[in-house]
Amino acid sequence: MTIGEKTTTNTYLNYINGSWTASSSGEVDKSTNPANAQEIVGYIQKSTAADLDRAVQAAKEAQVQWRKLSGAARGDYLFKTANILEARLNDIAETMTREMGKSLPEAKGETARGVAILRYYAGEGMRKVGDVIPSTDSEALMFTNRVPLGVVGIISPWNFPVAIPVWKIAPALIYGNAVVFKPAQETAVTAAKVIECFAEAGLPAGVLNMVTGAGSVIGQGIIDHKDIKGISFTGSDQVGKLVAQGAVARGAKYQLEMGGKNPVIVAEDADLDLAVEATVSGGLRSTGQKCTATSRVIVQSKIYDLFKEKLLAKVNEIKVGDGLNSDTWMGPCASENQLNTVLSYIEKGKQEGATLLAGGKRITGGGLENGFYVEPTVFENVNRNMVIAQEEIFGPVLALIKVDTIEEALEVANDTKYGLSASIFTQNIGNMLSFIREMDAGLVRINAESAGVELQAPFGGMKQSSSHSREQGQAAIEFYTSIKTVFVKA
Ligand SMILES: NC(=O)C1=CN([C@@H]2O[C@H](COP(=O)(O)OP(=O)(O)OC[C@H]3O[C@@H](n4cnc5c(N)ncnc54)[C@H](OP(=O)(O)O)[C@@H]3O)[C@@H](O)[C@H]2O)C=CC1
Ligand SMILES: O=C(O)CCC(=O)C(=O)O
Repeated sequence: MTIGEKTTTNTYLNYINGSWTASSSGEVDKSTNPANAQEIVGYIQKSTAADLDRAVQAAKEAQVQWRKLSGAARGDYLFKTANILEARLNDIAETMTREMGKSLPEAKGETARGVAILRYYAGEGMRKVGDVIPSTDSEALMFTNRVPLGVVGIISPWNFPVAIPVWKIAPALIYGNAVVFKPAQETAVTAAKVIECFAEAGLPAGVLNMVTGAGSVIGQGIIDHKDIKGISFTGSDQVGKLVAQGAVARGAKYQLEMGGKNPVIVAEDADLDLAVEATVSGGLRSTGQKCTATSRVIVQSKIYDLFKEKLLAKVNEIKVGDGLNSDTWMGPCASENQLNTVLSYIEKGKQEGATLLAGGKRITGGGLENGFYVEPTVFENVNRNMVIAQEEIFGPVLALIKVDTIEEALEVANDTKYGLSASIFTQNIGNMLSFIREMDAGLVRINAESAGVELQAPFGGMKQSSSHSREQGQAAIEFYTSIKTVFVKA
């Protein structure tokens, strides 16, 4: 530890077979605050393949009894976990803000969403799992049932440290699977606090295990482990491809949620104030670090100048700072790496000839020198082939693209490898219908921002944004179970 680092920290352990356990490596990583890199939020285990193996063995053994419980009994554990998470909401949200930087109201909202997700899937334990299908044999009964996969591996990113783990773990458990969870190392303290809620709810030992450590060791270990029958992953498209290739190679099921390059189309008949509000919120909340964040703003030429003027006025009002401060609207990037990635995309935009209208620089003044802050940034004169119009930046950067018609807007909107979410602002029913029909995205939103996922609805992308599967809502059953078709004759 270097002089000047705060030392008010705890060490967080792995959770394996119902016990909090140190890694066999004897090593820890530190998790620091991106608002002030000198502040250590906690120490987390730097685990080994042997730790992972113990967790998988514990999960495999525990799953045998867990799957035999009724759905209602499994649901009771999730209801209890929800109540505990709700009671600890303020502490967990504050930890999230300190660990990855999003503003405290956003962190509280996300933690409350975690509570709601747990309650939703707790109820799912009482809902139907199959259908009766008429057999061609009039004396037989034919129906479908659902069976769990077995042990599932969950690999999550740092940008939603509560909601994403919970929306993967809760359905995995309710449908009778046991879980080995590897959170992003960046937000492993928040993850440990979430797992404490499950532990305190009395979940049987081994049903849920958490192993922290490097993606290249624990994440790759999950990909390769023969006893892990399904892998759910959210993160970069590079790692997502590794998950897919590794899973296919050994016949495991997999599910991927990866990037987005989400457009908002602003039609000439749009309510411009609403469109500006949604572009700012959709693009810059959470410092642009959402896979559903708006990054391309495609505006019809007739209202382009007025929209731009209103947008810049709003962007220039944004207060950037430590997410724990009540007047902060936008926190820092989640890490130094993330900051550097964002700054390099901004440089690339300038080199390629886009015009910088706002922001563009790291912020180091006003007490922010120890954090990873970047100005909210807006480019114009962006051509659809530029890198900043094609690649996911995962930062507070908006690219304005001027078009003449809605047809052209849709063509530009679809012109990336991604297809996660998309919005249009218009009053015209014809525009709305064209957008719903022609926009290649898993989530299309009319007169609402591109970010805004509801836990009871299917979520996932088209093209290279996902593995073409869906998470959340009742769609989760498709990944976490296999269908068994049953034919019975007396
Ligand atoms: N779709 C989304 O929601 C997200 C997209 N991203 C995109 O990805 C970019 C990079 O972010 P980054 O955090 O590096 O994303 P990663 O894809 O590297 O991380 C996501 C998760 O995968 C783990 N991981 C890393 N390497 C491997 C591996 N070889 N095998 C298995 N698991 C692995 C990570 O572990 P570890 O803790 O060691 O990093 C983490 O738990 C961002 O800039 C953004 O563009 C990032 C996060 C979320
Ligand atoms: O917008 C949301 O709420 C979810 C976004 C998401 O899944 C992600 O950023 O990884």
